[in-house]
Amino acid sequence: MANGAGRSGGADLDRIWSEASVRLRAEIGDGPFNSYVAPSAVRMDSAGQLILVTPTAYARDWVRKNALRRMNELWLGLDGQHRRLEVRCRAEVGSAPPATAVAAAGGNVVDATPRLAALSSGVAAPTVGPVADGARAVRAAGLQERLTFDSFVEGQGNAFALAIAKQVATWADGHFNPVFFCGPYGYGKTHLLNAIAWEAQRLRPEAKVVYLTAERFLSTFVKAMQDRSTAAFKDSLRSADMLLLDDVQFVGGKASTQEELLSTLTALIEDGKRIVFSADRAPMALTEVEPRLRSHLAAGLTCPVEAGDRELKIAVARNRLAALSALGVVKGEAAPEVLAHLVDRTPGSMRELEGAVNTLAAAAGARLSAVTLDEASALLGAALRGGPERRITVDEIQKTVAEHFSLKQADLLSERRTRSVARPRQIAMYLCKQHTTRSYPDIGRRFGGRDHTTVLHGVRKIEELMPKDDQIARDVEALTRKLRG
Ligand SMILES: Nc1ncnc2c1ncn2[C@@H]1O[C@H](COP(=O)(O)OP(=O)(O)OP(=O)(O)O)[C@@H](O)[C@H]1O
Repeated sequence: MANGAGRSGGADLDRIWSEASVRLRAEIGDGPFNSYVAPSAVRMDSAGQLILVTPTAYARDWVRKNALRRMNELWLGLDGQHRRLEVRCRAEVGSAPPATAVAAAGGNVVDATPRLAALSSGVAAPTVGPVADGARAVRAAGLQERLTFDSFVEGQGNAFALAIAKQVATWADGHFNPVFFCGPYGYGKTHLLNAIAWEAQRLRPEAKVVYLTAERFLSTFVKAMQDRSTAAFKDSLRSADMLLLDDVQFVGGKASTQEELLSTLTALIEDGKRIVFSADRAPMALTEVEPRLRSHLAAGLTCPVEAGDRELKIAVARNRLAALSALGVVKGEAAPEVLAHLVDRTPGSMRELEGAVNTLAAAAGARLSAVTLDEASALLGAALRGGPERRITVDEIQKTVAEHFSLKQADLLSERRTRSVARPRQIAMYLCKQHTTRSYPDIGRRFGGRDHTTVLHGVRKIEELMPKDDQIARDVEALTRKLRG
């Protein structure tokens, strides 16, 4: 199967390697062979030296320690020229894919054609079909086709993250590895990771781009341990040219998985491979994650994806409706006041906003441009609450907010001005404005007889802080969910 990079004697090398491989496989077993030897290739360098090129440094070390001596014995027995094999990893011999031939025993050729890989349930999928079957490969990867740079709307809070994501996707030589995107849930981290994977694969079709969620990483690793196939699992990750791991906070607390992730991370970094993470917090705030792993996660560039402001949300809603229009779900555009209302009635993340947009689209269909504000209001009021609009009271909001912040309802009505009380009070005022029809003076009266300007200030403060402060955005989202039941 192997040749000497097109030099004379290639057929001979093929024969020798083929025979040596069959024997080696029988001696070391299918698991280690498939993980470390099969994805490697034999090359001859310009000085005539034979080199076994492994995909990763980890595989190189494994081969050196466990198989090289035996490989050389087998090789010497088959090769009349008394040549010896050396082992190197791909990064050491240049970034080009190892020679034209890939080693495999028993005619089981490992495909070196372009692929977008992912871990399927059970054992990792080291290869997923040839180029012609790209669509299948893409689906197998768990990436969503619509999550690309084209469909990502740039705005305040995500411009930096978007610029970095685009840079990562070009495989540009940068100094930051890993790149870590963090921010509140539902504001585009998964979207950016998907977009990077698509673009990186488009630009380097021969590269192995692996995208998976931390949950998938965890479940696949656990299953691999049960099936005693951890070597294949490790190798399929360590042979990645780019690894994108989404929602890494989910590895928190699971010691063996964290250990595995740490060694994967260090092996890939050592090999100069690209790594991209996302999580709902910055690496150093992932307190459930083991400190050593945490500091590795933080070692590259941490890039916030902040909660979107109103303008960005309106642009995302408009964009989504345009996409639905292109699919024939709706006709025309929504009136600006309808879009603004949609956004104002959906204080959660972009995910909730997309739900509201879908509701509007499904109800309006071909009449989208004709939908009035009143109509949209009635429609969304019922849909967002799953039936006739449920009335949320000021009292209910105060109780829910107080409980969320471990305060007493009376604290919110009191004169206390310390931040730990004043901020929850402002959040409660903001929620009253969002979920009730009460006026500013009315809300003020219900908060211990405060002036309407105090309420106005409080509401504005929260509106201003939400896009900047992850914690506040999360609190408001959690409270909104609780209030809606
Ligand atoms: N700037 C944006 N432009 C277009 N769509 C966006 C943008 N931000 C978020 N979205 C959309 O909002 C939805 C939620 O975003 P996404 O799943 O990427 O959030 P997330 O930050 O990864 O959340 P989680 O932490 O829960 O995984 C997706 O459908 C995504 O396409």
